[in-house]
Amino acid sequence: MIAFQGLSKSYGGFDAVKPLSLTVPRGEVFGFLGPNGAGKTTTIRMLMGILVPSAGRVLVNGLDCHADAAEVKRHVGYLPDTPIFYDYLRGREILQFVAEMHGYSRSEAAARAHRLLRELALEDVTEEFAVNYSLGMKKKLGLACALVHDPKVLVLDEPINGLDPRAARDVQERLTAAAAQGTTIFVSTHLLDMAERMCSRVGIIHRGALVASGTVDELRSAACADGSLEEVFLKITDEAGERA
Ligand SMILES: Nc1ncnc2c1ncn2[C@@H]1O[C@H](COP(=O)(O)OP(=O)(O)OP(=O)(O)O)[C@@H](O)[C@H]1O
Repeated sequence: MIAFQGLSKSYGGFDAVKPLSLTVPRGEVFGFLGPNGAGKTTTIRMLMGILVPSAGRVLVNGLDCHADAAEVKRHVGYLPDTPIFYDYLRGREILQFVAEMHGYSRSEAAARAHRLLRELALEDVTEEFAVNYSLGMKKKLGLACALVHDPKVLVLDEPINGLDPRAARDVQERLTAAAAQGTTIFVSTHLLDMAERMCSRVGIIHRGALVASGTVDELRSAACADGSLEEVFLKITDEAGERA
């Protein structure tokens, strides 16, 4: 479970994330949507213990993401927007290294790496250096790194950006299967059709403030919009912009 409790971040006088309170229960896929610069990555970085909150806190399974950052990493798999790897390691070596860092024996780490590389259709490039990977391959390798320790919580920043349609579908199916087994998923995305397909609930952040949250149907009714999540999103963010 993820619990945001009045979490905020300011830079000087600028509120990048205004006090955010939100609970994402176990097994839920929560879509975090918002225009460019809305505060999604800042929120995720606080969730991952990379940024220190200005106020409030965020808990993962009861652990404080800032105070207990190391322990939180045992529970969480994180895919950054732009995954960065040791370029001169091969895909297989990177994944194996991450698995060993999580405490698995060399043989167990190798088995996990092998299984995930196959599942994510990277088996043909396991022995290539990550520096030569395409953006989509890097994203999939990053996702494999996030999944390698079977985390109870996944935090994903734009997981299918840069993936071709087949890869995007494979990744969505992999994530839906993880959620069905009880994994909690917090996913930031611009891809509203993906959010509509995958997420049990979504939240819309605009200029640092959570301006709406609920199921897509609930947001549709609240926004008095009949159409797609895209229309709901545009209506809610337009209205929030007019109020600001
Ligand atoms: N270190 C910083 N100092 C000052 N302002 C910052 C800093 N980091 C982020 N911001 C500002 O905070 C706001 C939120 O940025 P953030 O990267 O969280 O947005 P985002 O929703 O992830 O956007 P995008 O969808 O474009 O990636 C932006 O206005 C950004 O310019």
